[in-house]
Amino acid sequence: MKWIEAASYGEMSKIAADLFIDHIQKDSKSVIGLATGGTPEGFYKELVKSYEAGEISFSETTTFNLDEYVGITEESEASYHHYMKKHLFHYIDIKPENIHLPNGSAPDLEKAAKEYESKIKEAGGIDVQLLGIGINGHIGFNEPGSSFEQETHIVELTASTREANKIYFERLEDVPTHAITIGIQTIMQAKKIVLLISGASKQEAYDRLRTGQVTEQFPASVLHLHGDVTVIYTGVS
Ligand SMILES: O=P(O)(O)OC[C@H]1O[C@](O)(CO)[C@@H](O)[C@@H]1O
Repeated sequence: MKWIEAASYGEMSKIAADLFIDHIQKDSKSVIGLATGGTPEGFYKELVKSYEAGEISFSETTTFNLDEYVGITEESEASYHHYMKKHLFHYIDIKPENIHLPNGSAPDLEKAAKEYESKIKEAGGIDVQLLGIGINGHIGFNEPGSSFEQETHIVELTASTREANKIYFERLEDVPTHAITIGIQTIMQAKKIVLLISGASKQEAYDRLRTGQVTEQFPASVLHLHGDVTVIYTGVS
């Protein structure tokens, strides 16, 4: 695992964006794994900036997002479909057919999960995967106790995750109880992984990850078993 300490949130976002930009410039057909949440907002700003400066095109790039809530529509402002349009897809030249997010509104969620996993495989797997980390160590929505062997599946969100994400909803009761997420096995099959950690609320997760102990009780710890992980962190010590 490579650890890079950034002096600020802006610097963390820029270092991470440059890694992805470099990858896409070298291989325009890259398959990129994307994350949502507060942490990568600056990262997306940097990608948009680079696109607007004419430094990069996403016209041949394919994306797969990590996760989506179950039980809210794609149009809902709290959905990750909406988040991705708002922070990235609206501004760049990516082809709509190359954008993939799990379908949390599918009538048959198990089937939707299987289909999503197949699409990733058909695309040849993920070249570079962006990750954030939950305060409880979740990656994607793989909560503590998730098996390291899982592919895309449906999860029940923990109380702490629902509490942390309630800022995106009017009331705690509105935060979905379930989500559809890429599994840890899928994440581990990505050729390269970039994990962002930002801010004091992630101190405990950062400390735990640094100890190196691998356990399903702390999902991000699985990353120690991957050969190409870069952690870019700021605001933790
Ligand atoms: O960056 P945040 O908002 O702290 O979220 C942490 C992680 O939790 C999730 O929101 C759950 O999917 C991830 O997308 C994100 O990486």
